[in-house]
Amino acid sequence: METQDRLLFSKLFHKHRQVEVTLNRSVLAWKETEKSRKRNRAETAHIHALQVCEIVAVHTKDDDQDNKETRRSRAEAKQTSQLYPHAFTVSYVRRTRLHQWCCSEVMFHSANQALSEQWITVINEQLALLTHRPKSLLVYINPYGGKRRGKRIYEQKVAPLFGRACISTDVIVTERANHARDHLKTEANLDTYDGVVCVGGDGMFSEILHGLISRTQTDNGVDPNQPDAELVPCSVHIGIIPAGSTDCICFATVGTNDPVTSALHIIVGDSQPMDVCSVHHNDSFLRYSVSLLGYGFYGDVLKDSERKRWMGPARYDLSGVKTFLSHNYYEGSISFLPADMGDPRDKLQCRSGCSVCQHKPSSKDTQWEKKEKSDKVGGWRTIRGKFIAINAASMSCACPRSPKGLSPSAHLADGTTDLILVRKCSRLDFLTHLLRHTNKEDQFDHSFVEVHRVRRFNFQPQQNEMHSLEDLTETPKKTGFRPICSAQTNYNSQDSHSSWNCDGEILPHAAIRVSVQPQLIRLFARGIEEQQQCLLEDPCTLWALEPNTHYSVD
Ligand SMILES: CCCCCCCCCCCCC/C=C/[C@@H](O)[C@H](COP(=O)(O)O)NC(=O)CCCCCCCCCCCCCCC
Ligand SMILES: Nc1ncnc2c1ncn2[C@@H]1O[C@H](COP(=O)(O)OP(=O)(O)O)[C@@H](O)[C@H]1O
Ligand SMILES: [Ca+2]
Repeated sequence: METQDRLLFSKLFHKHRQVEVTLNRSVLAWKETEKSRKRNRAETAHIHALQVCEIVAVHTKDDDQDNKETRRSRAEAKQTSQLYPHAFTVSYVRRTRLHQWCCSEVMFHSANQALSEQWITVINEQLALLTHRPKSLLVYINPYGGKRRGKRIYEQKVAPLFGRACISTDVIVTERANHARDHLKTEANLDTYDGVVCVGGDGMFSEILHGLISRTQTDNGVDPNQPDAELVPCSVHIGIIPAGSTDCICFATVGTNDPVTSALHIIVGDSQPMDVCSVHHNDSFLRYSVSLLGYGFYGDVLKDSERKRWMGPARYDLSGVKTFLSHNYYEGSISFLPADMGDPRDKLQCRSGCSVCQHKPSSKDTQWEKKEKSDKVGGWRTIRGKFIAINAASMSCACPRSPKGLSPSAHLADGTTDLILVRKCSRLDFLTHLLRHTNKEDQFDHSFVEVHRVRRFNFQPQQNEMHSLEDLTETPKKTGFRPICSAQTNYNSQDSHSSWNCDGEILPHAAIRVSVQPQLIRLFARGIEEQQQCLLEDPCTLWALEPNTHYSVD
């Protein structure tokens, strides 16, 4: 980048020091002037730079900012304000902890009002070129999700940021379950919004997902009951402000579950395509899933936890321990169509700009579809057995409980889901497997676990079977756990199967057909960033740097 690409270059004041400030189409940068450096006896000029695409807004001076400073610098601030009374503030994204963003501000002073206004105008012109940024959002808040803090989180942490970024919002605080889904399905005027924001957990996200997908299919005349129907992708982006119990969809697409970080990803208009599984029972549509479809262990945990909703997020730990102690397994048959690419154990994690997810397979041109047509059964495999858990992870399912997730190498938008089969094994073996979700060891490296990357699968439960593992051992062991769980393990005939946990909702049928719909939705997210993102260009090139001068860059 040559200096002639500059849009603006001025000497302004920042923190009572004279700085050279420069702006081109992608970077805003500033450094102390020679004069100011000599006065401060600074050896090295430090260049600060931020990307234009990560500027939240620019405003005329924010008076509050001066008040935060110390007494000594308050005097200096007063002097600067008097000498250089015209100021503007740039709010921008700053990376704090790993994957966590905050909104920072930098203020520049000038003696010249026209110059200060010119800076505001030119920065605003550059921001207006970022047309993918949302201007209008429809926000749904679940006031009862997680620790019931959704409303407060939105009002205190998110709304002020949307306000600063001049995003207009219509906010609906839900009054009942499925309020948001039904509103999206039939009432919402989606043409007036650039995105829908969900304040809540994975269950609330699921409502938004169902509302948007079914609205899109209705508008395009697609019948979602046809298991082979090619669904039409949703044009409206979804933003997630985490305020739930697991927040796995937010965590796995952003890298953290922090409301401010998510609000900033919405403001800068990030876009992350995502696969959606459609789930059918025979020829009737049941639900969509983007994270976990879990039968056996995670289905039982969820079913038990629903009765403990009053406990908040801790319900999953209690139900998790209880389900673990029950140690049930389920018999069934699972058939699946393996994907022709990637492997759940290849350790290639899906990260921001993931090359695996770049290519969107369409049902017309994919190898697997051709293969399936030329050889009807060719690609399909069937496995029968006794399973403690059958999990389909369409994304890593990373969450605070398991920061690497159920399938650490699953991809967000590759058109596949990772099918994890945990066969009947001892309690100790299963505990070791579970524990490996929380440490660096490979949770698939067990003889009783197998994992396949698939595009479709069907599950058929064995009729009448549900056992506690001890029931079938040759010499039944009495463990201290049995009495604790006996009340809950006394299943009636209806409970001889487990249930499917579909993104935190219980499915009404155990026999299901699942098909991955590639990149059906888009989130305001960018995937997990590999490391502190570097500037696209070296800000030193913004100045014609003199020889024998030392510079350091942010
Ligand atoms: C021994 C410690 C083992 C920790 C293993 C943790 C694995 C966690 C993987 C979680 C995957 C989550 C996938 C997402 C599911 C959500 O869609 C869904 C809905 O979320 P929402 O309430 O926010 O709407 N959430 C869930 O279904 C919750 C699943 C949580 C499972 C927690 C399981 C804890 C197991 C503890 C076993 C302890 C054994 C101790 C023996 C002494
Ligand atoms: N106003 C409401 N009253 C009761 N339930 C609601 C309301 N709004 C949404 N829900 C439902 O609450 C459930 C849990 O929501 P969620 O935000 O995912 O919280 P959590 O992560 O704690 O489960 C979802 O199934 C959703 O449909
Ligand atoms: Ca996937």
